[in-house]
Amino acid sequence: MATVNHNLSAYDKATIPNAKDFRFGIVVSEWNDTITEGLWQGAFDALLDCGAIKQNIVRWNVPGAFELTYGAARMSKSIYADSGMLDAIIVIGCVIQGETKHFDFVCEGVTQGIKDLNVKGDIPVIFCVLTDNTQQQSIDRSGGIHGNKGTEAAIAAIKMAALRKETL
Ligand SMILES: Nc1c(NC[C@H](O)[C@H](O)[C@H](O)CO)[nH]c(=O)[nH]c1=O
Ligand SMILES: CC(=O)[C@@H](O)COP(=O)(O)O
Repeated sequence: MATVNHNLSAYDKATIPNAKDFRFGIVVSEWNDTITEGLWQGAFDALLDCGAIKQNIVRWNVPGAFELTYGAARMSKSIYADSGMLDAIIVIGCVIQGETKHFDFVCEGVTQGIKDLNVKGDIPVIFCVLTDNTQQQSIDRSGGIHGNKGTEAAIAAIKMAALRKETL
């Protein structure tokens, strides 16, 4: 189902575990920050709406989407992880097609990097990275007509944190 047929901000709290006992890390890319700040707000608001405690949400910034993998990897090994505190990580980025093939390599790099963290690591890393053809598509998906992918990512993070807890 394409995003145009599914609002990214739609969720039913009755189907989502309460997030009050979970701790979340969020790594935010500074590239296209007008978009990534919108994604951050969507994720932050949804986590709180589903019971997360503000003090249990830690945010780090990185320069661009390509650095999200390193940021998430370091965060998973950070002081928050030493005491087994992090339950899920969300990486937030926005990659918009330019004139060259660089878009392809950035998107592939961050996709494969986050996939590898999920395969090799113990903490679920949620992929909240827009890979759009135009800025308007990014606007539409970060709080615009198609909702907010940050909201979608927050719900995924809660569900994956619950799955991890159930399978420890
Ligand atoms: N063009 C975009 C980039 N490019 C920068 C890379 O992500 C990376 O920071 C650089 O190559 C240095 O390693 N990043 C985005 O997040 N979005 C873009 O549209
Ligand atoms: C995704 C990118 O790196 C891209 O926005 C850079 O633009 P360009 O391909 O015109 O150099």
